[in-house]
Amino acid sequence: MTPAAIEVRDLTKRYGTATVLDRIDFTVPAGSVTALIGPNGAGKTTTVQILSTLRKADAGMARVAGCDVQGDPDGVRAAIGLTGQFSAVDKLLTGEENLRLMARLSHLGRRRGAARVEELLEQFDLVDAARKPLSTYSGGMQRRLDLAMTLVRTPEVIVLDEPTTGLDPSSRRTLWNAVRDLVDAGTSVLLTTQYLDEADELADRVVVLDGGRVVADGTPDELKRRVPGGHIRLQFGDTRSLDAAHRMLGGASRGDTALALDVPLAEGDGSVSTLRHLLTRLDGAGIVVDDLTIHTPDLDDVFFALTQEVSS
Ligand SMILES: Nc1ncnc2c1ncn2[C@@H]1O[C@H](COP(=O)(O)OP(=O)(O)OP(=O)(O)O)[C@@H](O)[C@H]1O
Repeated sequence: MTPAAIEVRDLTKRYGTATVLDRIDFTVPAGSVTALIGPNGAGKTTTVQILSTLRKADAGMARVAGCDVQGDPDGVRAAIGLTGQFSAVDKLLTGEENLRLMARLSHLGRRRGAARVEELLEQFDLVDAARKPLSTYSGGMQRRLDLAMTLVRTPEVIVLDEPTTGLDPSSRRTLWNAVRDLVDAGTSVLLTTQYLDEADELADRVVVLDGGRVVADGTPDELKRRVPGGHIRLQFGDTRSLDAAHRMLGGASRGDTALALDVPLAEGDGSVSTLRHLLTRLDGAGIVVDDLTIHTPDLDDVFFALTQEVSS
């Protein structure tokens, strides 16, 4: 078995009397992307700070690339790439100069360094801006450069703390592709995000934190199967049809303005036979359905179900 990229066991952090991480456990398998999601104040940033040796835990254990964060912080720092830590890049230098500086600091050697800088400028869509000073970069360009700086030397494990917050859709895609390329090249990724579609898009595993506890951990599909929320939406042309269908299908919720009826699906049920049965019944009663869509639970449903369940 390949050793885990990140291993967290019983990790606990207190600020005064407040326990902000309460014996959390999770693993980032090598060569995979794990997303850490959770509402504001759940403890995501604290976890990332402990893993990157910027803060100390009060109890428990965390290992990054096999190195203990407490016992071997230098080993952790050598193995990890952390975005955000280069936000203090030199604003007077150009993007290219910043990258070259980083290549020199990483002892890449002149030729390899120059080639890597070219590659990164290309990959992060910064070729046109390469020779302009950073002070002229937009927020999205700075964030792309920030990630590029982290990748000058390919780290074994990379931790991305909300990498796409505030980015436009095209910059988000650029970053997502860069993350996929990284994983293909063998890097393991821990990603915190407030965008559930991002977790769904990128992550092999999702860990849901709430109030300092891990409330769920699994593949996106496993988590989606755990929550109700699937339904068939039937759309009607007039109120009469809507009324008739509503009478017939007890338990469905109606939207009068949208002339729509949501028929809940039993867990895991979105099968063709269920649909056929439903349409046959409506047809038999002479009720015309204008449109039909199937809604399967997404990570939003998971997030709300799990985090509200626990806090209520
Ligand atoms: N230095 C500190 N001193 C006291 N409390 C802190 C400190 N840093 C964080 N906290 C508290 O710890 C809890 C977890 O915060 P953390 O920033 O880790 O959450 P988060 O999940 O990253 O939230 P967000 O999505 O808002 O960034 C919060 O209740 C926060 O107020």
